[in-house]
Formats: sequence, structure tokens, C-alpha cells
Amino acid sequence: MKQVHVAVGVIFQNDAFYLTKRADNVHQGGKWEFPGGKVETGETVAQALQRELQEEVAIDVLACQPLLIIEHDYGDKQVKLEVFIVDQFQGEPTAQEGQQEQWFSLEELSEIDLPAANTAIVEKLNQHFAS
Ligand SMILES: Nc1nc2c([nH]c(=O)n2[C@H]2C[C@H](O)[C@@H](COP(=O)(O)OP(=O)(O)OP(=O)(O)O)O2)c(=O)[nH]1
Ligand SMILES: [Mg+2]
Repeated sequence: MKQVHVAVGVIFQNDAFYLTKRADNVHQGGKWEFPGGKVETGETVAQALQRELQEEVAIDVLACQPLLIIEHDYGDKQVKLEVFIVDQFQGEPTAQEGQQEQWFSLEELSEIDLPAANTAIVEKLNQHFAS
């Protein structure tokens, strides 16, 4: 099965993380996600991140730091998530596609329904932001 390459942005501001809810009718529907999407042909992952965050939540990424790369097999789909922390951006993230949106604390990220691949992201964030 072909692997889908995805750019994912962990939007972080004032000790909180901005997530949107995936529509019910799509892959991993109804779960909270970090905004992002597929890297298109001819695009770098950084360009994909910039484009997807503009399309989905209308922010301009000013800087991003790589956090981790996750390869996960959902059975019906194989994904490679390249995850970046986005803590410098212009604009206020706002869901552009009618998605539910919410800012969560680090503690809350462990309690909400996320795609299985995201367990590794939350673990890494716990290490990264441990105080
Ligand atoms: N954006 C995002 N995708 C995730 C996360 N965790 C996770 O397993 N995924 C998976 C779900 C999807 O199979 C894939 C993302 O692809 P997508 O369907 O949202 O791609 P896209 O935004 O380009 O959407 P589209 O053009 O197909 O409508 O990655 C996450 O935290 N954020
Ligand atoms: Mg998407």
C-alpha cells in the first residue's frame, strides 16, 4: 500500500495547543487532529505545512521546528506524519472548513480522542514541554 505523506502543525501559544476536529465522513473522522494535510507533488514538507495551515486555519507560519516523524499503518491507510511545532505565526487560527476548534492544555491532550498515530506526538510533547 502506498504511504501518504502528511505535514502536521502543532500550533502552540500561551501554554495551549490548537486542534480541530476531523469531519465524521473522512479517514479517522470525528477525532481531534493537529491541522495539516498531504504533501503534494513538487512541494517540500515545509511548503505543504505553510499551505495547509493557511487553507485550514488561516495562519501564516513564520517559523517551525521539527518535532518528530511517525510512520503508522491504520490497516486501511499507511501514513507518514512529519510533525512540526509552530509557535511563530501571523493571524489567529480560525477553522476555515467548518471544523470544530479548541485550544487544549498539555494535560487535556491525553484525555481527548485522537488518531492512534498521535499517541507518539503527545508523548513527545510531554517530554518537550515537561516543566
Ligand atoms: N492533519 C492531521 N492528519 C493526521 C493526524 N493524525 C493522523 O493520523 N492523521 C492522518 C489522517 C489522514 O489519514 C492523514 C491526513 O490527511 P488528510 O486527509 O487530512 O489530508 P488533507 O488535509 O490534504 O485533506 P484532503 O485534501 O484529502 O481533503 O493523516 C493529525 O494529527 N493531523
Ligand atoms: Mg487535513
